[in-house]
Amino acid sequence: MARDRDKEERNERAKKAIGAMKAMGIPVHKAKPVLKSLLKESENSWDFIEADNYSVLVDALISLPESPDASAKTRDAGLAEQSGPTRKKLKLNEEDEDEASPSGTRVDELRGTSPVQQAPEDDVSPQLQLRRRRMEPAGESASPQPSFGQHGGGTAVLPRGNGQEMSAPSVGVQIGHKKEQAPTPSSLVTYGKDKGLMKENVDSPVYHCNRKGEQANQNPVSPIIPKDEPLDDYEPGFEVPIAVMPPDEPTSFRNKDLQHQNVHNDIPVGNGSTSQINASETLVSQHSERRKENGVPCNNSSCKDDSAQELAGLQDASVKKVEIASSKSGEVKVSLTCSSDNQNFVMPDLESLFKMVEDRCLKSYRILQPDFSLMNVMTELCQCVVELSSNPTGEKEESTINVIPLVDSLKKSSMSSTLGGIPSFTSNSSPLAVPHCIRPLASEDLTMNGSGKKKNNSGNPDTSNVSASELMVFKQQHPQCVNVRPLHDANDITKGEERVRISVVNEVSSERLPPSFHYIPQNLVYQNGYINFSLARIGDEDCCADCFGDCLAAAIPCACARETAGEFAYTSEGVIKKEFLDECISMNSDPEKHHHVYCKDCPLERSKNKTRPGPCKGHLVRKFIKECWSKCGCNKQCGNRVVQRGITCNLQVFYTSEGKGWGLRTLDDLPRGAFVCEYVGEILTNMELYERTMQTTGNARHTYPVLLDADWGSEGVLKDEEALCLDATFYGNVGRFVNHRCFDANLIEIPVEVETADHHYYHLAFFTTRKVEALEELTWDYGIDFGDHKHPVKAFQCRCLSRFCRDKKKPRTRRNSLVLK
Ligand SMILES: C[S@@+](CC[C@H](N)C(=O)[O-])C[C@H]1O[C@@H](n2cnc3c(N)ncnc32)[C@H](O)[C@@H]1O
Repeated sequence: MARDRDKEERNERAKKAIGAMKAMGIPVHKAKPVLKSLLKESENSWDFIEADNYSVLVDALISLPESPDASAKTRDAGLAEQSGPTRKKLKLNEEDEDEASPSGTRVDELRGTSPVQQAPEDDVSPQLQLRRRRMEPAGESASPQPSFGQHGGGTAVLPRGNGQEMSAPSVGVQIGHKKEQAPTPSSLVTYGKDKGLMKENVDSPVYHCNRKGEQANQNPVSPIIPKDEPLDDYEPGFEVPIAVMPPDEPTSFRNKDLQHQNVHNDIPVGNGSTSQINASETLVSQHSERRKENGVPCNNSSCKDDSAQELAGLQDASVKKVEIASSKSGEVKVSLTCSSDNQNFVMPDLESLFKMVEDRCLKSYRILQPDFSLMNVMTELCQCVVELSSNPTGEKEESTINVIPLVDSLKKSSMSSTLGGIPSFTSNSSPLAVPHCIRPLASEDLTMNGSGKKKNNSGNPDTSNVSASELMVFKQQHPQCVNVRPLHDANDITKGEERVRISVVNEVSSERLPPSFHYIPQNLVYQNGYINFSLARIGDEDCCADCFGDCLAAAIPCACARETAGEFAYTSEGVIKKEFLDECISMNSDPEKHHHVYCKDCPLERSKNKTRPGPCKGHLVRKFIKECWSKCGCNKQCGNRVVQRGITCNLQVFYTSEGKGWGLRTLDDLPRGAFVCEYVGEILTNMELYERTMQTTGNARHTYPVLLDADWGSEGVLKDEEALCLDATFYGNVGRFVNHRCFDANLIEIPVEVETADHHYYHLAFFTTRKVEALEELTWDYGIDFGDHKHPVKAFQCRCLSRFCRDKKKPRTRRNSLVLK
């Protein structure tokens, strides 16, 4: 009897376990053998298997090798036809497409051939997804560009209607593309996630540990960020699969509202195509998850307390529907329907909206593309739509894509002439090569073409007529800024990253803020640069473990003064000693008189010509300052720790009146030898710099990469990953605003060793060469030889106004420490 009861209980538990797996989309035939073997291994420990919602079983299942027939099924579902990154994502859900899915409808839903099904409340798919992603090797899903294609795809396939009524208007973004294309029939794709479950998963130790572990591996001072590291697969904000429309999709699934819109939009029902995504995922869950990612503890109450402003918008808002509709002529309309409980809903202006979304994305997701913007995401979306819809076989075709903000009301308003930026690129071009500057479209840019349709100056049809939709479009407060990406805070361009605020002013022109870049207070490795800050590499000779307090006050200089010939470079007043500074200045103004080294195999020449590198032109042997650091016994206020304490003087970014663009000035009087700021940027290998430069077109770049070549000659052959430089174009600090002045610049750059004695990497710190008065512009001699007309990169026309300006006279010097674009 007892044995029968045991058996019954075992069967019951097995049924439950298999049922739970089924609910996650794992078929019985897969779950059963794994469960069996787990039972065997655990000696029938059901508690072990059932713990944490069958986490052991789930883990065992997801680590199973992928079966070939699963991919065949995916292909059947038409998913394999998608391009690379999207396809990779969809791979995550191959098992979900199995016939044993509880509803048996997931594949159908992706195909758009099945009506939406209500998934069981205890569905654990998000957890499964997180676990799967956790198992995915970093490189596998990697793609350098953040994109809908990349983030979208198959991460969310469980249908869930939330039954919420839409109470807020929609935001429309209209997309047009040049190429006339055959209409694809409409389809309906629905996805959703259980918000409760998302929260649960967010708080799950598995997820949290993973994030922590990742962070622990990164260097706290200068995290190494590979460019093609996957952009956090589990970021819910981007888990919006692009609609995949099989050609035989009947129009009956099209959303009723949209049909209505289509009629009004001249997008014919039946000829155009529509894709729709319903999402019941709440942003509260996403918010919690993002905060977790940022290392901010986020239990519900702390999240609530945190930013009332942020949460006010988040608590009730959810994405109700995403629709992509196309007309016969190929215009594509994307519409996002938000639902909110807020009765007093007022449509925000697009500028603020885009900024807020971008800020959140940048804060919360590990977006590495420096030029990330919502507009670029939209462009990416257009590109995918065009690629998928016009060419389902995946073959790339030339087609021009425009992203035009939908602000119909402006057509009627006097403000229309300033609206509408049109970044234009072909679907074959890499998003990296997309010109990111989106200029306002002036009224004179619009001309009538033969058909009476307005065309913009790039020859693309003006699709604004098509967009005159039922979607409520609200008058924008700052239409001219719709496409501008105002990343900067004029009150503090550092966004709190420095100890001092650094304001931005322009008393000269109407340009309110400098072009966008990410403010970073410390250098960051872009991708391949090799930097090793390990404590193990700091030998006794490179630190002063026995010191205490202020090393400068000690009777005998400690080991950290070794680099500067046994004498500290700093005075007790915190400025550079006269002799040391004089020598550094002399090196810059008269480099010929100073020692140069010549590499056997110069990385600079190697990057220019790999097979037949030219001879090394020589590198100046620079004087280094070495600061005390973490292995030292002294305190943070030690006089031999100046640069590492960061900016302390009051600075301001201002618009210069001499035509040099933005510049940096001091608001304080500064003594000679005072530390001002570092030149901070991305750490690139010389090869990466070269590749970047090759990709660069037009005026996209506005800062100078600076070689860290102070010690290049000390070794016979420097490896590519050790030949480093700094590029502050996309990531940088205020140092990127320091303009050039020939010879008598008031700043000088000095190499400073802080975390590592390895001179391949060091900090480049600016010190004053003389007393500088408040409001004086801070300048630096870039070392440009303006007379070198053979240089591959044309130098700017110098407006330094120095009486020693080399741009007017014969060049006296040439320094190699700078690479011109
Ligand atoms: C490192 S950035 C300095 C900040 C820059 N002015 C800006 O607006 O972002 C270097 C660029 O500034 C401009 N610049 C710097 N010094 C200059 C000078 N003496 N004369 C003319 N342009 C200068 C050049 O366009 C140069 O490419």
